Amino acid sequence: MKFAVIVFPGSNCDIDCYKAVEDTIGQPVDYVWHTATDLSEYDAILVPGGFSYGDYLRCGAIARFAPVMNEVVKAAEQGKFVLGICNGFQILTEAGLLPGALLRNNSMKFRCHSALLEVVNNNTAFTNQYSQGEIIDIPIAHGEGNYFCDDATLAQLKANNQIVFRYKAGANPNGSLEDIAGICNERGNVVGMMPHPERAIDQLLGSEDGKRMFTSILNAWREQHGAAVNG
Ligand SMILES: NC(=O)CC[C@H](N)C(=O)O
Repeated sequence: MKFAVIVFPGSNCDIDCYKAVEDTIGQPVDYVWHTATDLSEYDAILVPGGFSYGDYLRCGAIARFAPVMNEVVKAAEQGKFVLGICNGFQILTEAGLLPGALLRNNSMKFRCHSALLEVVNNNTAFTNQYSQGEIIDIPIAHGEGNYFCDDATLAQLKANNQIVFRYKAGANPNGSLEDIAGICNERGNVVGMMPHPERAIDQLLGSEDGKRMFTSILNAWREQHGAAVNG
């Protein structure tokens, strides 16, 4: 299974994503520059965190127009796995691959600390190695993580089981609607989340709860391709 880590000017979690793929599942992975126009060789696309284009205008608002984003949209349409983390989540909402928007944190401050999340939907390609309702420890680091959508969109998210992660009740760090920390598209092959699983793959980092996101992706891909599942 082959992974692409997209790199924009200002990305700063690309190396962590690359290393996370190498260290957790040992699959081939490439950095792919934002000007790329062909992602056909990749099975999964990681859109990493950072400050693409300096967060000018609005986080993700400029990156969304990078040439590679046409290919990311194409990959999503083909059913490939697309994971946007933090700035990556913001870019995927700006690109229309995920509904809603990420507003400034209600504190108006950049928040950088560990966060407890509830796995709301473990029936996705990204979360199949977690238990439903499991509480996991994954760090956050953002200034615009306050998820918002209108009532009709929220009703749709709930009806289709598209809320993947919530901040643990009482521990919402940014004011996001209904404690939403991560969502998926209707088809379930695109996930966006503000917390950083790639920063939680070893106890040395404070938590290894992020590791199972990567093993989940490989597991889902192997199931799709009929190969033996051995993590
Ligand atoms: N770590 C990140 O990806 C940060 C995303 C974005 N720059 C923000 O502050 O919200």
